[in-house]
Amino acid sequence: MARKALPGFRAFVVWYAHFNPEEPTRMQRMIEISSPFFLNPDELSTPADWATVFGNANPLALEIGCGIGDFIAKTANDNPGINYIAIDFYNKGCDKTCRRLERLAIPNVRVVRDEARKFVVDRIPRESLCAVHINCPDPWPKKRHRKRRLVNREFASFIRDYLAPGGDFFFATDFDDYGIDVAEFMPGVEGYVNMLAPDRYRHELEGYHLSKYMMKFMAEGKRIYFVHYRKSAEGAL
Ligand SMILES: C[S@@+](CC[C@H](N)C(=O)[O-])C[C@H]1O[C@@H](n2cnc3c(N)ncnc32)[C@H](O)[C@@H]1O
Repeated sequence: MARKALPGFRAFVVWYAHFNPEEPTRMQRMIEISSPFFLNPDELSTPADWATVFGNANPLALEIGCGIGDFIAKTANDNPGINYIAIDFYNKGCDKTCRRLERLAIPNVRVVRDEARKFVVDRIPRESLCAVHINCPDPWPKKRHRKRRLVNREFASFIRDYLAPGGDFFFATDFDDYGIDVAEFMPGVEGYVNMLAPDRYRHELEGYHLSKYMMKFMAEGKRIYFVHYRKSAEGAL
């Protein structure tokens, strides 16, 4: 006889599917996103055939936590020879990113609604990314919540395996403690070269576009911590 799922577990699954990471106390309204820029990760192969998705074999870059897509739109527009994947599990943000790309007719971006680490493992070929951008990820400021932060030593090693040799890892945050933490552990992560040496971080990064959150925090008088590392040949698998 088939076992029925417990009602409590079913409720949890429904709650989780609507969880809004930006405002954890509020549910996120799931909206149907219909756009030529939007990809359903379940329809991609493992790993995905990105040359077929984009219709060319240009290098591939990833933005994790694209928000409303302002950074990726500007960055992709500057680099038409790079294919960008913009990922976020914030539903409305993915929709806004798609609308922005449609409005600006930027062909070299695809938007995915998914959890970034799961998506990378399932859909990104190892050693394939020419860049990873992570801008103002959720800071989890409470000490007991810090283990939930996306970027830590373990994540830096994990994502290195998906960067091609010479691929760039960019991290930016407004949160002092997060910025200093990443700047301090990165030199100890094997297989990377610090592109800002002798500095471990900077508060300005020439040529790097500012995201919505960076601008919001700067308007509040906060400083942004930029960290930029590059995967070395020794970091190759
Ligand atoms: C504070 S917002 C910043 C948005 C944008 N990067 C900016 O700077 O304006 C952080 C975003 O990262 C997304 N995010 C955080 N962790 C994520 C993960 N593991 N997978 C996918 N998206 C994530 C959140 O949903 C949220 O939209």
